[in-house]
Amino acid sequence: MISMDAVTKNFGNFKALDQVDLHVAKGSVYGLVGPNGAGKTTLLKILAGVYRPDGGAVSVDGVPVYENVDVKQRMAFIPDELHFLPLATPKSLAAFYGDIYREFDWERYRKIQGILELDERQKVSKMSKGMRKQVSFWLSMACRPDVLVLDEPVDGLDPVMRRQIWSLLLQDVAERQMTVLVSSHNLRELEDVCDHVGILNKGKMLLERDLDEMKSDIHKIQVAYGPDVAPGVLEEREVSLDILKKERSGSVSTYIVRGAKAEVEPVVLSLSPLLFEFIPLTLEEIFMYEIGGAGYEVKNILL
Ligand SMILES: Nc1ncnc2c1ncn2[C@@H]1O[C@H](COP(=O)(O)OP(=O)(O)OP(=O)(O)O)[C@@H](O)[C@H]1O
Repeated sequence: MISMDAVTKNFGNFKALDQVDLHVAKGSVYGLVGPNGAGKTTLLKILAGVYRPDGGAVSVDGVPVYENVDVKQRMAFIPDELHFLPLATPKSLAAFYGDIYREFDWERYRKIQGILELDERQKVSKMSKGMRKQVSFWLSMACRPDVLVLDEPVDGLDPVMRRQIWSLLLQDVAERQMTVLVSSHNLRELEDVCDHVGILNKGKMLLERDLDEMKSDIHKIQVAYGPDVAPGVLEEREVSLDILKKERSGSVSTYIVRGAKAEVEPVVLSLSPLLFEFIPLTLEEIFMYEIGGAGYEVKNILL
């Protein structure tokens, strides 16, 4: 559905994006994560057609995005920083979008109004940050886009509203296969809603994976061996494991290991541990490790 191939973007001599590939399947919720300055906003702005890439190809359903009105009819973009004209109200904006977007749905506009409880005649410039964010979701969802691009979407929303908004979005994903590309630092939240994740670091895509697959490839394990296991033997066996981090507290060792569960388990079990437990890793922990491996300074945050 969304395809970015070898996309490059320079700001003067600075390469903000360097040969980035990104692929999002129809009906998928794809989380784009990465440290500050990684290039996430730049990438989303290129997809939304705000920036023109210096190299590479960006398409939706095989059709190039840049300055293509037909493709943009099917897309909505909620940027990190929102800008509204001083006199704009939700109602005047809805009339504006209703003229531009062929699929604008007034019934949905009314329905979402009932959920958000905002006054459609109030000037958006006089609303709070969170209320302005709500307005942008309200209007975007009423446009019934096939592709929704979100940059830090729930920043400024209270916890109840976050749930409400995500539930509205996921309803559209389930019912009409809307595709969502979302950039966020809130990995806890992304973990609940995304099926795919891309990690961007210093303008390069570090990895793009199915979230479940990603989780099945890296594990945290806790192990304690009996006194009859000679330390030398243990070290020998550990060589066959791809251990990313090791920490010991008393007789219990905690390891972060890369590899499938079926590969890790027999190695550890062969030493008849007294304690052996797989502990699920969160997306946040995986992010720390993948980024850590790429040279980002992360010190002992994990264990
Ligand atoms: N208009 C611009 N002119 C010059 N440099 C820019 C411009 N926009 C972004 N950059 C630079 O490109 C890099 C990537 O910025 P970008 O905003 O895409 O990062 P980001 O991943 O969204 O970061 P954050 O998580 O902090 O929002 C940064 O080094 C930034 O300074």
